[in-house]
Amino acid sequence: MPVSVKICGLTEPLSLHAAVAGGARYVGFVFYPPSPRSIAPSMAAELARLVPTGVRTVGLFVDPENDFLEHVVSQVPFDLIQLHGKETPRRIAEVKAAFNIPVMKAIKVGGPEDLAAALEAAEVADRLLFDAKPPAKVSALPGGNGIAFDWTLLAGRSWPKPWMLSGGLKPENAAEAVRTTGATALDVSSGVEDRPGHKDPELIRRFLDSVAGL
Ligand SMILES: O=C(O)c1ccccc1NCC(=O)[C@H](O)[C@H](O)COP(=O)(O)O
Repeated sequence: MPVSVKICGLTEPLSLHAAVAGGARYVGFVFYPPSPRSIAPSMAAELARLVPTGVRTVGLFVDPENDFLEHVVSQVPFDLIQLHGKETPRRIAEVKAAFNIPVMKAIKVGGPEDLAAALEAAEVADRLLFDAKPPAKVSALPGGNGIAFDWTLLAGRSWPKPWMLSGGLKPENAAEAVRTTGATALDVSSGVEDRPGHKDPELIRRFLDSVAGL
């Protein structure tokens, strides 16, 4: 099965074009003000207009209130909402019911003990996203930190919902990540940036090329 790629944290047309031209199947926009990739809903709406049919738009939120979701969702058409905070299964179900948009829940993995949360989330979420647990320091973002977890934790496992692998992926390790985990979908952000929050079209192209033949 060909590997689908999500390029997350897009903020400008040039990198969006690079993602689409290179074959990305998902493009993600971050609505989390502390992030260097955070984007205004109006700008995300402009970018979403450039996304062709067949490429899915993803809105990334961290423990969002319904009012904030409403504010963004009323401006930007999403195929998927990504919840990247501490949302419980109950909250995931609430978001799905309130906005009628499929939800992908991020599972933060530091060790084997963290994988039980995936099974709980899968009871309500439409998709799972395995990401590295953020570092303990206070300033760390809940995701998009460019760090990988032990991929062998996912080797040979299966999950009740479609899933993506993320965390510290880059052009140099994406193929190995696929071989180790069996992932059929990858999500990358900082691994295709030349500085925090700024996507590099050439790195996007190289990332997509690195998994194109798998
Ligand atoms: O990207 C951010 O700034 C961010 C902020 C808050 C929560 C999640 C965030 N990013 C998540 C992602 O972009 C990806 O889903 C994933 O974590 C990959 O990140 P990276 O390791 O940088 O490739």
